[in-house]
Amino acid sequence: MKISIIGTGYVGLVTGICLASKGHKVICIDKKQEVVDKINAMVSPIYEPGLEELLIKAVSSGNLIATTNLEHSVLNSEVSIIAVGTPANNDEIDLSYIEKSVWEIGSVLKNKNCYHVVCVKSTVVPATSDTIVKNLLEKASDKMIGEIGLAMNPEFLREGKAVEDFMYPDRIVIGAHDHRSFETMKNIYKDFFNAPILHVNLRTAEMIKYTSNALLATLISFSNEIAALCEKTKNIDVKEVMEYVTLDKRFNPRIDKQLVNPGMNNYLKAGCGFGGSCFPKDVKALISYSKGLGYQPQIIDATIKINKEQPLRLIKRLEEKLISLKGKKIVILGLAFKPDTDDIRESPAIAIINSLLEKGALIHGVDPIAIESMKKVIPEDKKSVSYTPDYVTALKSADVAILVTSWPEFAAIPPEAFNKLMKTPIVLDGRRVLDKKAFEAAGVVYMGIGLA
Ligand SMILES: NC(=O)C1=CN([C@@H]2O[C@H](COP(=O)(O)OP(=O)(O)OC[C@H]3O[C@@H](n4cnc5c(N)ncnc54)[C@H](O)[C@@H]3O)[C@@H](O)[C@H]2O)C=CC1
Ligand SMILES: O=C(O)[C@H]1O[C@H](OP(=O)(O)OP(=O)(O)OC[C@H]2O[C@@H](n3ccc(=O)[nH]c3=O)[C@H](O)[C@@H]2O)[C@H](O)[C@@H](O)[C@@H]1O
Repeated sequence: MKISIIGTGYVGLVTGICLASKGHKVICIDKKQEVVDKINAMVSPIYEPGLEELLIKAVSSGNLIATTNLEHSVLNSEVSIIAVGTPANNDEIDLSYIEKSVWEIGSVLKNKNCYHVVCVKSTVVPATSDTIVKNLLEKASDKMIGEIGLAMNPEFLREGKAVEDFMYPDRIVIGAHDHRSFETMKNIYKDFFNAPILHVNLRTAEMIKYTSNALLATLISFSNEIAALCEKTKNIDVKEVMEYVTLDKRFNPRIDKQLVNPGMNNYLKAGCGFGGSCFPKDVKALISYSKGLGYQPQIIDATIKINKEQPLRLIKRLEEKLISLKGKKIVILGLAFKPDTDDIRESPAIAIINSLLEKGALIHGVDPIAIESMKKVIPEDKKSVSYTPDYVTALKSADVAILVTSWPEFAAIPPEAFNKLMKTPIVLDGRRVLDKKAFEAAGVVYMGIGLA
């Protein structure tokens, strides 16, 4: 099929490249010329494992091109998939990029006789597609929805695993205004074997996306609450508790098929809190949507509250140990909001660093790829903040090391290195990826989330 993708960020680019690799003819549209130029030069504008290899194949095979020219693309495709950003504006969803794209597509379709489906892939609050999007499209095109197709196809991929998640989805949700829109969208996914294609109405598709993110975020905050209890009770380890609780196949049906390492792939891992461009923004947007309907949410409100407090609880524990953090050299192992990405949006590292700086600590941040992103938010300054990709340099004569992101390279640092390099070898494991026994055997003071 011929497909236009409007907005070539994380979601749009991955969608475009993966659909091109399945044999579709894809045109990626972005308003940023530099993004378009990079794609056409076969250089991925974002870091995502496996993406650039697929991009090279897609562009060289002629299945993918990028452009800033929306009119030409829409006229040469059967479907337009909108994947522009839906950022938070005072915790409410900002739909201005969606509205602009819909208006532009609708205007191109005016006076044209071809059937074209407009599909929203961006995360939008329920009833956006069948009210705002529908009305704008009808007004701009001077046609009724039905003559033009309308669909909502939420995306569930994770950053750092985007290609794998897109290529092997658990389910494909297609909210459709009518049968013809659904059949057209279904055709796009005909070669995605094994994934059920679920046909729902437009607003149900939107609600499935928010519910999915809110539930996953709530699981994380729930685990962090249990972690807080474990820290206050000697000899209970949250990691053990969560792993063994989730052996129950009611939490993880795949255990039946032995597909995953039980307990390791769920969202019940306690840590420094969730970050990223989506969980915080989407849960807040759902809260705001809910309040707008006159319902005061309680569980998801608590999800955000716990998440805000979680990084600060780490600092409190350090203060209990060291009394004062003033002048202490503290190494932050991991700046990205999770491994395999250079994305630091809403990373717990930001809250941790800012709080430590307020208390007069000296920060040495370590990350394999996210340093440049972090410098834009918390710049280096000779006195109190510096960054390096090399943990050896950072750990030299440090007072404390806090593991914030579970990059595999940090888990691979030998415990002896902490003892040898640091002034006082105190390690706070914010992701529970280090081996407590091995650290203690090496003479390191080990502290872990969810462990007294
Ligand atoms: N990042 C993620 O892992 C996931 C994001 N989502 C949702 O997908 C949507 C997109 O998110 P990201 O890809 O992360 O955003 P992003 O910010 O990385 O990319 C958006 C792109 O759209 C472009 N754009 C904006 N307006 C445009 C217009 N009128 N014409 C052409 N291009 C335009 C921007 O230049 C930018 O490159 C959001 O609603 C997000 O919540 C959903 C699942 C996963
Ligand atoms: O809508 C979105 O944008 C996406 O949001 C999340 O994906 P993402 O933010 O890329 O990353 P996750 O792997 O889900 O991690 C989010 C945060 O939760 C934290 N986390 C995750 C899992 C866990 O058990 N514990 C935990 O603290 C991570 O460290 C990270 O900070 C969802 O997992 C995707 O399904 C969804 O499509």
